[in-house]
Amino acid sequence: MRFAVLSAGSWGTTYAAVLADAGNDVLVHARRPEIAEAINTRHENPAYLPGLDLPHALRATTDPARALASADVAVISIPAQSLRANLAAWSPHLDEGTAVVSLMKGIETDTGMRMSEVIQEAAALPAERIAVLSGPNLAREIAAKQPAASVIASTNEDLADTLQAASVTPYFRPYTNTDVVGCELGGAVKNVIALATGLATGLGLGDNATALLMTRGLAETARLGTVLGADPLTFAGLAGVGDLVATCASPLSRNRTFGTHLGQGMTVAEATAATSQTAEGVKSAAALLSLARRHQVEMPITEVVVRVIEAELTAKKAAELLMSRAPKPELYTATAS
Ligand SMILES: NC(=O)c1ccc[n+]([C@@H]2O[C@H](COP(=O)([O-])OP(=O)(O)OC[C@H]3O[C@@H](n4cnc5c(N)ncnc54)[C@H](O)[C@@H]3O)[C@@H](O)[C@H]2O)c1
Ligand SMILES: O=P(O)(O)OC[C@H](O)CO
Repeated sequence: MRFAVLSAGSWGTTYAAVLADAGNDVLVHARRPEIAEAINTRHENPAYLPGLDLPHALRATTDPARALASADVAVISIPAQSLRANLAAWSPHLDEGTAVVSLMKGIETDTGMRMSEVIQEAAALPAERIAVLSGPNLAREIAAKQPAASVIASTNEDLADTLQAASVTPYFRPYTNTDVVGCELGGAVKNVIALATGLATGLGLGDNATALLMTRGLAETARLGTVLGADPLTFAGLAGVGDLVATCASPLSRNRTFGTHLGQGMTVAEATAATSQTAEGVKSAAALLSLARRHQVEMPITEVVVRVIEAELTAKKAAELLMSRAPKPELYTATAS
């Protein structure tokens, strides 16, 4: 199959390499000519995956129209908040039958929309031409061909099956799912929970605190997801607990690292300056909290993360607030606190 991958950041380049290793014809769009040149000639992406060899068959271009020409599938991997504007420029170059796959794990701040919803609206595409890929997928590990699994979700089972077959390699094992809402929410909320576990790590708190945040973070993910129509079982899968574990526990996670910087006393501006790649949770947290409030869902961890990002709370005060909440049963209904 012919894939266009937009763009050549850490995850876009890595998934492009997976697709090339799986035998597809893959053309990556890189905004910077020096990155396109390095992929084409040195088979490396020095800006995002330094020191890792890319498949020689992988090719790059700085021209998005060229990347999209005659593509069976367009794969999009850019910061969530830039998706709508980029789709305005890219959509005219999408062929009538081209399917679109989102690799992004974020929520649009102005609208509270998931990435597949933004694609549907901004590119005027029906849901059956859209899929999302999510799961415990730290790019650098996969680019180094370490084993990983993922989930390809679409309401169109044929599309999910086709993408699954096109993405299998000895080191990458994709599953399929029809629960697009659950897979996208799992990916977006785990970034916020990873910010929280980073805050705890930065404060010098222990592994019990990390486990507490991950587990109760999963509870609030499932509360919101269920209200929005997700299958609660999705959160027990790779795009739920799987991604939560990988992101909250790994020093490779940009979200966790960002939270650690804040926990150690950096301001948001300082942590942003120290982060050269996308930490989606920083912007998506407030959008998720608004979505939760709109649906009367309580998300206490997300709420304190938002208040820390907005410099309303210190990390230490956030931890104290969470620990002083009223005691309650562990299992409670979707929306009640
Ligand atoms: N890196 C990972 O391990 C990983 C894994 C799974 C999912 N994701 C998700 O994939 C998405 C992309 O993340 P990433 O890790 O590749 O980020 P990155 O920071 O490594 O790369 C971002 C890419 O987007 C481009 N870009 C930046 N601003 C842009 C703009 N305004 N318009 C167009 N292009 C722009 C950059 O040039 C770069 O190619 C995020 O939603 C992230 O949550 C990342
Ligand atoms: O580096 P992060 O925090 O964006 O996480 C990367 C992936 O989403 C992990 O699955």
